[in-house]
Amino acid sequence: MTESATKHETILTVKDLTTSFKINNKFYKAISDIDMKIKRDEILAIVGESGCGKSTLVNSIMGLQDPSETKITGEIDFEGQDLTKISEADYNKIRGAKIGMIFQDPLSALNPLKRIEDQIEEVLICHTDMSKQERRARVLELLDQVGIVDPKRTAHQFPHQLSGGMRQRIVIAIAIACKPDFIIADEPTTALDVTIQAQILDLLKDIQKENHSSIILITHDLGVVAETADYVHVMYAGKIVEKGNVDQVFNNPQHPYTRSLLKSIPQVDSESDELYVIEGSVPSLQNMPATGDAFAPRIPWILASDHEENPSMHKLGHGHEVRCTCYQDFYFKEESDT
Ligand SMILES: Nc1ncnc2c1ncn2[C@@H]1O[C@H](COP(=O)(O)OP(=O)(O)OP(=O)(O)O)[C@@H](O)[C@H]1O
Repeated sequence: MTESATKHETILTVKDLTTSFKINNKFYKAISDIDMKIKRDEILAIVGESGCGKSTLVNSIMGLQDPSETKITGEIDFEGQDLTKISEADYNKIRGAKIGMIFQDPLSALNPLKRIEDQIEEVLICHTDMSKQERRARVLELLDQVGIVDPKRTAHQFPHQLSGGMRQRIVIAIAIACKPDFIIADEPTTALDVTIQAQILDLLKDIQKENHSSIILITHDLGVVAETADYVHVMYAGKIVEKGNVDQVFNNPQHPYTRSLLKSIPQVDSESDELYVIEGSVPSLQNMPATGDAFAPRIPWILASDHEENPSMHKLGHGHEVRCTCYQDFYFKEESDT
């Protein structure tokens, strides 16, 4: 852990963040009103269905969007530095060194033409002053840390010679090579089969504990959240609609979207074979309502007057927050028939 991290209990603070994309010469908001904090030693999961803005949020934090096509307003304070104001050169010093990234598809994250050891060493060359010998030793240490059984052999191999699970372990080794305080994992297990998924999630949790780092974990899988995270932010149509710890969000969900998401998970002990389906879909950027609750069209049986015109976050105590007053009046449609 770096000295700056020990001084700042909070690693990252995002304030009133909005990211808009240029489509046909007009900017449309993909995410807005984003306020969040992540503290040292925490795993924060961001969850929501496809198109909710999860990747846009983390790509904005990492400065990965094309500035000519993207407009970002608000603050992203990382260890005392506002990332929305720094140059690309300064971002390059942070990415890989202080913030590690793990992407969904390990195959496209790795260079097919380079040996594993060279790919891991590259990040050490960029961000440390280690000697060649020290770097080679660190590569083997990292491969061992991420659970590669024969580090020496794997170090000399190319990505195509490895299984999907092993490739994701290599991507994780690259992300943690410089012991970053903060790791962003964007759907890290989506491309893997179920047993390997569990191993990779266990590995992430072990790394977080060992390195005392903070992790933002992006996923659409609530099972992954329950298994791995300490805190959860639920996103819908570019906004955080509910935040809290895992217990609050899973055992006392409030926002209609969170409740619908949880209801749509298959239950092993359920008597019914039918899965709950959230009718409708996330609005596209061009169809995002300027005011009102973006989830309202998907729960049309709830009165318009139960929604706020400009839905704001409501504090429910102990860090649990929910957007819009409609949570107070929400019920599932079939509950009205019983
Ligand atoms: N570069 C871009 N230009 C225009 N629209 C974009 C761009 N990137 C994302 N979007 C749009 O922004 C919205 C949010 O997309 P985003 O990829 O952040 O969602 P997501 O929740 O990460 O979805 P997924 O789980 O499918 O990755 C979507 O409507 C998407 O089409």
